[in-house]
Amino acid sequence: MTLALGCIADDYTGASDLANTLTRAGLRTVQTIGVPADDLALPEVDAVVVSLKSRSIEAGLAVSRSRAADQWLRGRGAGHVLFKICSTFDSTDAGNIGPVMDALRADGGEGAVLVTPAFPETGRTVYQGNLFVGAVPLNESPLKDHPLNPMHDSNLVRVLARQSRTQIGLVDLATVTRGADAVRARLAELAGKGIGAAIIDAVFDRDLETIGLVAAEHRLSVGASGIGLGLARALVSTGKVKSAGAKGETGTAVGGPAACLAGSCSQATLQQIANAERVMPVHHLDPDRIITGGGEAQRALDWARPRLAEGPVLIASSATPDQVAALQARHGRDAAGHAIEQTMADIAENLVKSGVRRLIVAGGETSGAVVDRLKIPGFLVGVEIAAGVPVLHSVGAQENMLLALKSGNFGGAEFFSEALRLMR
Ligand SMILES: Nc1ncnc2c1ncn2[C@@H]1O[C@H](COP(=O)(O)OP(=O)(O)OP(=O)(O)O)[C@@H](O)[C@H]1O
Ligand SMILES: O=C(O)[C@@H](O)C(=O)CO
Repeated sequence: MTLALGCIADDYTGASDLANTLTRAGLRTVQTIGVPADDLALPEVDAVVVSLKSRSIEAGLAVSRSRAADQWLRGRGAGHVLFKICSTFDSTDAGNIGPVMDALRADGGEGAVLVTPAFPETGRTVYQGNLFVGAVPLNESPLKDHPLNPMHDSNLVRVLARQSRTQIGLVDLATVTRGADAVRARLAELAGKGIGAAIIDAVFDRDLETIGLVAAEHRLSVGASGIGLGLARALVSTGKVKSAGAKGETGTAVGGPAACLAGSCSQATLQQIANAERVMPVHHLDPDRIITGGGEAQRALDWARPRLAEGPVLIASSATPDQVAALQARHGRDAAGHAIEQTMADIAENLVKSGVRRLIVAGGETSGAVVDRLKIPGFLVGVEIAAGVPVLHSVGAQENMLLALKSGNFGGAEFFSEALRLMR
């Protein structure tokens, strides 16, 4: 297998978002959980998305895991590697976007790296280096209240400069609009000045197509699904990949009980849970009892098991920004996040033991904890539930399962019902 494109994603929902985009753009794609073991039988594909859980861990660890993934991908022929980050640039001044980018850039001998989290289909656009989430700048969006990495600055040139050892430049929209040659010239100018990375503006998919053409000539890029779209279209339009059509995996029906787990506290997920209450039983975990060891997983399982035969259930830890802040003040941010993630993983593991084969998880960190616990080595992309959220078919796992890993902010108000309708 010689890969046309290698990808390293810093969380599992982001990886499935990217795998979905690449599949829809005609690339045969597999999502792996971590660097695949040598004995994992992978289908013949154009792109591999290696999913890491490296967004919110210590920067040194994120760097070493990303380098190992990069080496594996390059060893399978990937001339270009995309480091997939969140479309809302989730990170802190300690990292991990800057440190990982610096390390991969040094390993690959790249001049200036193109960086953009733009993903217009989901309302993420970048103008003059400022990230907009829908109609508002990042620092006015709900991301200002994110439980792990509140985003208080929408100027990504500044944000990335605080995390990176290199200087950060800007390729503005006027340049992108002039086309690929103008972008090439600007990038060469920045590299000539010793600037190692540039935020590049993008508002429409056509901007990402221009960016993809230039990025594909380099060894490394950094961004969200939008630049993935640009790269995939460039690989197809330049004949490097023969389009497989936009077909995903269809697979056979899995059936059996279904469950939803929500650990995301995003505004979108809170609304989706509120709407789900009208159509399925919902159990709200008590986060304080989780952290103080009050048997919350067992209580949730006792609640869920008798209901599973009648239809899907939803179990949520999600809370409003005020409640999250109060809990973190009592127990510490990392301790609270970790304890809740592990409780979600305990619940998922036991639900699967009780026969659940269709599982929807909301939240990137939450999905990481759940998928790790279930020891699923990889996924093929099925139908699209919402922008950035596909149905995933497990590969190489003991049990044939369908999952949907929903990024916190993605999906419409009826997301859980829509996902269940498509996961047969
Ligand atoms: N009630 C709560 N109070 C505090 N923290 C919580 C609560 N419920 C969940 N959490 C933690 O908040 C974090 C949510 O992160 P997660 O990545 O799962 O969701 P997200 O950030 O909305 O999704 P994404 O990364 O896909 O955008 C997790 O660490 C989770 O354990
Ligand atoms: O890019 C996004 O917004 C998502 O794929 C994601 O990474 C959220 O965790």
